[in-house]
Amino acid sequence: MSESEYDLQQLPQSEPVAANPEYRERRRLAAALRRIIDRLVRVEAPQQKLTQWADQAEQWADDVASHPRRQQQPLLMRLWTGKGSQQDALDMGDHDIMTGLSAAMAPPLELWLDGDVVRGRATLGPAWQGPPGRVHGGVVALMLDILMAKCQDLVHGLGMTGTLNIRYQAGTPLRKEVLMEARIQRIEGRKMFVEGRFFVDGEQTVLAEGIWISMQEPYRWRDGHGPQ
Ligand SMILES: CCCCCCCC/C=C\CCCCCCCC(=O)SCCNC(=O)CCNC(=O)[C@H](O)C(C)(C)COP(=O)(O)OP(=O)(O)OC[C@H]1O[C@@H](n2cnc3c(N)ncnc32)[C@H](O)[C@@H]1OP(=O)(O)O
Repeated sequence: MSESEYDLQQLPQSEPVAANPEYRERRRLAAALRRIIDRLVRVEAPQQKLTQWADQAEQWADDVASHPRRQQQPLLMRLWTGKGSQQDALDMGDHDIMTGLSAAMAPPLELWLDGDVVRGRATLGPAWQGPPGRVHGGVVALMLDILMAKCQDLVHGLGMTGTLNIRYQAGTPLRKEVLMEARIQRIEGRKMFVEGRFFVDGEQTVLAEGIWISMQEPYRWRDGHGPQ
């Protein structure tokens, strides 16, 4: 892929694009905010300190809000037609809710391809809590959705989640590394059937099955992937 032409359908899903100088600063900013979000949960600090932080945060929020937001539609069109720039790819991918390095609320979740398997890892802090000490079930669903959608890197065709069934087999603990994997079970026309699993300390905590529906073309394995 050339420096100036990024194509949404060729870009690895939910994997960071090399940062330009602007995005190096955005990532630094997001990393600092991530620490704040994590540490604020039940932080023990004098009320005076909380007042000071709140005043600073309000001022800062007003300052940020005084700047316009880049429009998404034009950059999405450029990426969709294979004419995106590195800046476009960063503007789109770096704010992903779970994997975006410039998204302050992203854990971040790290995803990569290993042959025909999508693998992932993440460690979540107390801001993501559901049952005490455990990751919220809705957050587990969100992580699964992004993990399993990445199976689309193995095929031609791109679409949205149609169905996601989850069996929560054990609590997924906070502050521990969660390892994830997803595989394509089969393809039927515009439907891709995917399985996803989470593991913590070698124990499986989650089993999921989902169906993705391609927007246009039927799904088909890319060269070098799938049953040979
Ligand atoms: C200006 C241009 C810019 C373009 C930019 C493109 C951007 C990139 C796009 C994409 C990338 C990924 C984006 C990230 C997303 C992140 C993850 C999410 O949060 S996804 C959000 C949650 N999911 C939804 O909101 C889906 C809501 N549902 C729908 O929109 C429709 O129901 C849809 C598209 C899923 C299917 O509608 P139909 O009209 O296209 O398909 P029909 O003809 O009804 O069905 C086709 C086959 O699929 C089955 N099917 C349909 N819906 C199903 C479902 N929900 N579950 C299982 N199977 C389903 C049917 O039974 C049929 O199967 P048979 O051919 O008969 O065997």
